Amino acid sequence: MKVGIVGWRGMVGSVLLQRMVEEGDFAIGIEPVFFSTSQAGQPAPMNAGTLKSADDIAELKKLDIIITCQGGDYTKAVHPELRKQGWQGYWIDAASTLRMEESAVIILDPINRNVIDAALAKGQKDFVGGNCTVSLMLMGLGGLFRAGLVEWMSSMTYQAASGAGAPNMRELLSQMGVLQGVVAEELKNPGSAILEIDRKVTATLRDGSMPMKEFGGFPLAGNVLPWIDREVEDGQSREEWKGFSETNKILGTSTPIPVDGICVRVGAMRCHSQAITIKLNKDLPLADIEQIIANDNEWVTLVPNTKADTLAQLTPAAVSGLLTVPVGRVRKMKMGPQFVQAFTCGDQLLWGAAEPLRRMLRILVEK
Ligand SMILES: NC(=O)C1=CN([C@@H]2O[C@H](COP(=O)(O)OP(=O)(O)OC[C@H]3O[C@@H](n4cnc5c(N)ncnc54)[C@H](OP(=O)(O)O)[C@@H]3O)[C@@H](O)[C@H]2O)C=CC1
Ligand SMILES: N[C@@H](CC(=O)OP(=O)(O)O)C(=O)O
Repeated sequence: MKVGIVGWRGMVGSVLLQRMVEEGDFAIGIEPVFFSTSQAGQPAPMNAGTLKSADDIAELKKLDIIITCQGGDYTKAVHPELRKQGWQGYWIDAASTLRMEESAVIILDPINRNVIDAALAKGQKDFVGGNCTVSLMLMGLGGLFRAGLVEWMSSMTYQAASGAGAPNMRELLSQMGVLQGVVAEELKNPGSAILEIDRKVTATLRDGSMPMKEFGGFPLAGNVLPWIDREVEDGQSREEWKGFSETNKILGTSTPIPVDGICVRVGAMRCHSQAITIKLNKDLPLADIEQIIANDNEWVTLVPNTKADTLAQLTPAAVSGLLTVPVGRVRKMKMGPQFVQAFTCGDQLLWGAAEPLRRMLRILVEK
């Protein structure tokens, strides 16, 4: 199969390529053709000739499958044109543009392989990775949804800088450096007054002197930003809106399950964390709930609800670069026996972005 790879130079695309190499995906009968919007003619990776122009519809039309991590503007420009010209190939995409289209499936095969298979049987051709927060929540807690146990869920998120892009990760680190720099002298002296250190840091956070362009003029280091993406209806951010709409589309629910909460950007690098409240539709023993969570898929791990296990296993520092999705802090809440809390954390460039796309490619090639 001829597979066009677009967006491979970017952050999500690089993780995708890295994972494809790790899993031997180039050895399963695919002929990769690499594209770029800016470097056509230069050597392609994997000794795959030269880069083709990602805007060249005639070249793209020759492909059986296109997998793109180039972004929503690219999808908007190229996908409709290809379809208009009668291209019948499979389109696998990381961008949100097509997600809610009826013709598109949101792919997260450990959770919704049934939905994917049904779409393939119907001849659907557009397969789109889900929002990172939604995909990571479902990789962790999908067992409860799939067992039909969730009456509603609230997710309060702690989202890493990588979700906003590579420049944001750099800006976060630059901001950290500036904050350290303004109090470097005081930090050398363990006896210096902490309130003076705090005064200087707070003044720097407010005086506009930090690099803040990528985060829209606000500091993330030493701060939290409780709004991600644009405003939609009902006082929600678009990131929060995706929680409800994408979760239900992934699961293929006939009666939508309410999912809501506040999405917050924090100063982590590439792992999104979420504090979850679930109302179950029946009172189950905690041990059963834990088992349903832990047995759902091979990547979820249950972290015992102890301080030592939580701090060692349930943080961005512990999880970064791993495919495992730990879930911990699981307990019944004071609100009543049907209310369960949990905390989960996952690498948003792996299960949150590249991995569902990589696995969809394999499903198509191996079918
Ligand atoms: N960041 C995330 O967490 C997630 C992102 N997505 C989707 O994936 C899309 C791509 O995201 P992301 O990978 O973060 O975007 P990047 O900005 O890292 O990469 C996008 C493209 O920018 C071009 N580019 C220009 N300069 C450089 C450079 N110095 N290094 C690498 N690439 C460069 C490349 O295209 P070219 O070769 O054509 O120049 C590249 O494919 C997003 O727009 C979004 O739709 C989805 C889920 C999560
Ligand atoms: N919006 C996510 C990242 C992302 O790219 O999401 P989506 O794939 O839904 O556009 C975040 O900021 O963390």
